[in-house]
Amino acid sequence: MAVNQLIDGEWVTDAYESTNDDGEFDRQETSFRDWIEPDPDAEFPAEAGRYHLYVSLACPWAHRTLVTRALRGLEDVISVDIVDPYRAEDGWQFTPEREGATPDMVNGFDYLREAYVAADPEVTGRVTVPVLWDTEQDTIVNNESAEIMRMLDTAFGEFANDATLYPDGHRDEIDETIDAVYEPINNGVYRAGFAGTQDAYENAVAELFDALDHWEDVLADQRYLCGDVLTEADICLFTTLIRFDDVYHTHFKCNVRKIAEYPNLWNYLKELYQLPGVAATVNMDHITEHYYETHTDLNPKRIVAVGPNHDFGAEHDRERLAGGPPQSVTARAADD
Ligand SMILES: N[C@@H](CCC(=O)N[C@@H](CS)C(=O)NCC(=O)O)C(=O)O
Repeated sequence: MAVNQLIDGEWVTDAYESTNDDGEFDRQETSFRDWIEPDPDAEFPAEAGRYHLYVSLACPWAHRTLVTRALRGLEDVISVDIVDPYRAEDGWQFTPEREGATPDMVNGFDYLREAYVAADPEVTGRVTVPVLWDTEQDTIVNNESAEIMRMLDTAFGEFANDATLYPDGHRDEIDETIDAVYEPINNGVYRAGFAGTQDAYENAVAELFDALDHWEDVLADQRYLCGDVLTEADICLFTTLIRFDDVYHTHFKCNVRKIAEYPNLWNYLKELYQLPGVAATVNMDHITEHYYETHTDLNPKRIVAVGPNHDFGAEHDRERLAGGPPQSVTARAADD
């Protein structure tokens, strides 16, 4: 599949092939990697009302940042704009007339790539979401979802609630789990979907379902991935699981099993979906339309699959296990 990207600040369609010579999907590194710090003298100090997220509601990586923002109660501290779920030849676009999408309220751009060029007129790389934008210095702080998630979770101390998702004493395990879930699951669905050969596809699918089987076992007697506390690792798994049966199972041919056929993963998914603030970050129309309509090489007629219409709000059984979400997350339920 040919990929569009910026080269030296110019938009180039058909910039390169997304698979290597063995037909394996190659994901490009992201280019902006600065950090917000809880220090007023830092280059990017944590402040309320200063930073802005550009996201797609379709994207599992961007979704990590929205869930973190919701669970840490940062909705009034960090603003968000939402691109059109359909990514055409010109890349992510702002089309406020589209339901669930917004204009670019910070810069008034029509295309997300304009933010990349504004941040670096010579930029080379893909124009991806999420983007964390600094309205003070008019630049991109970071466009790597795991790092944005970590910054929202750890740098905004006084502006956030106290529901830390990277608690002391669990940090190594959280980092290891995020890594363990990334290659076979978060990226694995893409490696299956975008594989250019039968072997590359089958290897990706085998690794994906081995990993899902593993976490299904872990979640049999443990409430979350890292024990009885909710962490960033759960957010990383959640945003792939919520898309799985509607999109990855069919569109990316990850069809050995559905998540709803794994009792523990399914109940875990429902619990996370039902945490206060999380359901509002899930837009299944944007998710399905994006994937089925944008990847025309996988789905040339762009027909959007309709099933399976899961009820993520249905009862779950996770309360049988020790632990639970942090109190400041559940406390919000009483307020809402
Ligand atoms: N490593 C990045 C990946 C982000 C990413 O690939 N986002 C996709 C949407 S799901 C995107 O914007 N793709 C546009 C493109 O590749 O042109 C992250 O985790 O933030």
